[in-house]
Amino acid sequence: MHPPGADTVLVRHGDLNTKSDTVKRYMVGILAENVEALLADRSIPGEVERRWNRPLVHTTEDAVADATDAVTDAFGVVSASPALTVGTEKATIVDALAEIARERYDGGTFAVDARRANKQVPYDSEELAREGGTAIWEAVEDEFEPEVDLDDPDVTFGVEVRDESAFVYLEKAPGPGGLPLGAQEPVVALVSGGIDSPVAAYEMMKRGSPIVPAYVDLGDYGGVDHVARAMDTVRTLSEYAPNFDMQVYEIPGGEAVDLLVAEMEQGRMLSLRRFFYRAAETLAERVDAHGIVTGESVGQKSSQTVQNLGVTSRVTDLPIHRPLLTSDKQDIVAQAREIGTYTQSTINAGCNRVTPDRVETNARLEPLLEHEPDDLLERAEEAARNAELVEP
Ligand SMILES: Nc1ncnc2c1ncn2[C@@H]1O[C@H](COP(=O)(O)OP(=O)(O)OP(=O)(O)O)[C@@H](O)[C@H]1O
Repeated sequence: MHPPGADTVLVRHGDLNTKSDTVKRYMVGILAENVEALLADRSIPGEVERRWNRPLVHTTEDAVADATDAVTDAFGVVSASPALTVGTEKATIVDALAEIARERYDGGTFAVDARRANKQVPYDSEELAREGGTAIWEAVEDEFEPEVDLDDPDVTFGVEVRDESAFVYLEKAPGPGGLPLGAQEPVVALVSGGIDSPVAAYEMMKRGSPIVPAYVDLGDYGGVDHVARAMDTVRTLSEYAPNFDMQVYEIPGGEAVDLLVAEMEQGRMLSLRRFFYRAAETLAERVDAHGIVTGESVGQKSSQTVQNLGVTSRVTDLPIHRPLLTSDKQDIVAQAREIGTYTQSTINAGCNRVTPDRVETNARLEPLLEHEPDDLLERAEEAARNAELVEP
């Protein structure tokens, strides 16, 4: 809900406040660019003003709700508020609060949350909140009995007084938090057609790392549905990052999978993971990325026991980031739904079909290497060199 006449979006960031002024200015610049790109991609009118340490979006009242949604999709944003802009005089702000109350407050409890970024004004936050609260009360008391609740109000009237203007708002829409995308170097994201890997990729994006998506084509064991699901999820992720290239590297892995199925029983799934990681490392060198991200989580599958993760991870020198390492499946599913990458489909494709009858849960490296095809890793490197870019 926004105040009548609201044509500005306040953008709040969190982790940037822990940075030095120089780093903060740089990162706020990236944040502003990303917000501009999100607005443009969704054809929402809006200009980003970077003058303050926290950016503002100037838009129209008709577009202010969509602009707020776009802002809260930007990584690094903690919350955003569609706000009415008024002068910084106390009487002006108090009048605005009364007017907004008449239009938007129709029952329940309320509170005023007033803050001053500009300490030069001749009143303090408490005084403003108190006088604003009285004005709100008087504005509605003929209609219903208002009630103040400072701890858990139904309606919060927010006021932020800055240098030249004050902003009045009724809503703090939550954003993802984290850091602006591009504040970190890129990583290769291994995305399968599953639920977990897109969520893991999103988590890295949330900490500022652009992703280079990579999908390993499993040949007959993958199938069109599997590829389509992976591409769909990358397309969804790219909507959070319209100013970043999110084409997918499709790594040909069909022959390697056939070989593993023909030659290996015990440890087959682990060697397949080693193939993935080595291919991802080679691709990372090719595209100048600095890590690998996967959707693995401890104990979720037999290949994801701590022993097996320990053994398979040793195939690369690059770090393998696993943001979901300690997450429960139901939380991952909930997050996938929230970010829009959840897929209802439970088709039996991909790694599930490569799984042998007896799975290894307690692997050791030496016996695994004895059984693994000698040229598996060379095949992985070659496959990554031959990977082609496809539009998701
Ligand atoms: N075909 C593939 N292409 C690229 N990466 C893959 C592929 N299959 C699996 N991965 C990567 O390896 C990780 C572990 O794979 P695993 O088979 O255990 O998971 P999954 O159920 O297929 O997929 P997800 O983890 O996304 O639900 C995945 O999280 C993903 O990062």
